[in-house]
Amino acid sequence: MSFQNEQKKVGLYGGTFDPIHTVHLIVAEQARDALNLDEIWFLPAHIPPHKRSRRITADIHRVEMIRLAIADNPRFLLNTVELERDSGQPSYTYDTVRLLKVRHPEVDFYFIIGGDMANYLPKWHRIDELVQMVQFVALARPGYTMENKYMQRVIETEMPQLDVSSTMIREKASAGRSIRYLVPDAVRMYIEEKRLYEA
Ligand SMILES: Nc1ncnc2c1ncn2[C@@H]1O[C@H](COP(=O)(O)OP(=O)(O)OP(=O)(O)O)[C@@H](O)[C@H]1O
Ligand SMILES: O=C(O)c1ccc[n+]([C@@H]2O[C@H](COP(=O)([O-])O)[C@@H](O)[C@H]2O)c1
Repeated sequence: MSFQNEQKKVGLYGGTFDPIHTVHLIVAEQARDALNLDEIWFLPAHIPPHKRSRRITADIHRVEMIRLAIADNPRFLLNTVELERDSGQPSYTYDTVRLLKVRHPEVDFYFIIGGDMANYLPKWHRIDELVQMVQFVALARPGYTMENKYMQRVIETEMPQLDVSSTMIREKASAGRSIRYLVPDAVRMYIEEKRLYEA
């Protein structure tokens, strides 16, 4: 908890969230707790920089699923800044962080990533500048080691490693298999109602 006159501490949690799943929520909460963050802002990517080869579910559905997933947690907020920026360019984190720092000078930002993304950091757009602008926080992910020259500037946080992914959920939903408990119940009902991942 921040005190008066102190900067607010906010964890930015960017992702494709297609769909948001239970481990996303666990990652966000573990990072919030470990770093004593005041809030987590979920940042759905409009055009995820490393996922341009596959079809992404429409923004409107991914946003609604985030809303449903975080509705019961006052410290979890949705931020749609990357959806407003429709230049046709990938949603680079450098651009997002730069904009948010201008809009919210009262906030100290942290950027939360899973271990797979930590591996990709050297390939991120303007990464040398980005690591000077924001504190990265990485949470281990099964099957990935976090080793690159940027890791010296990254806080590594422990959490139970849970091998759940949006890919797994899309595949299960498409095969008519159960996704109960892999996503919050309201998200499961939304996926079923809108038939989002049916084959
Ligand atoms: N099981 C997990 N453990 C730790 N971090 C995770 C896990 N799943 C996702 N993340 C992290 O959450 C962020 C957003 O991930 P994203 O929305 O791409 O989900 P995903 O499950 O990786 O999706 P997909 O399977 O479609 O690639 C990324 O930083 C990613 O590393
Ligand atoms: O800015 C980049 O070059 C960059 C490259 C890969 C991923 N990211 C961000 O990392 C977050 C997780 O990405 P993803 O593809 O796992 O959903 C999301 O906010 C992406 O915009 C950012």
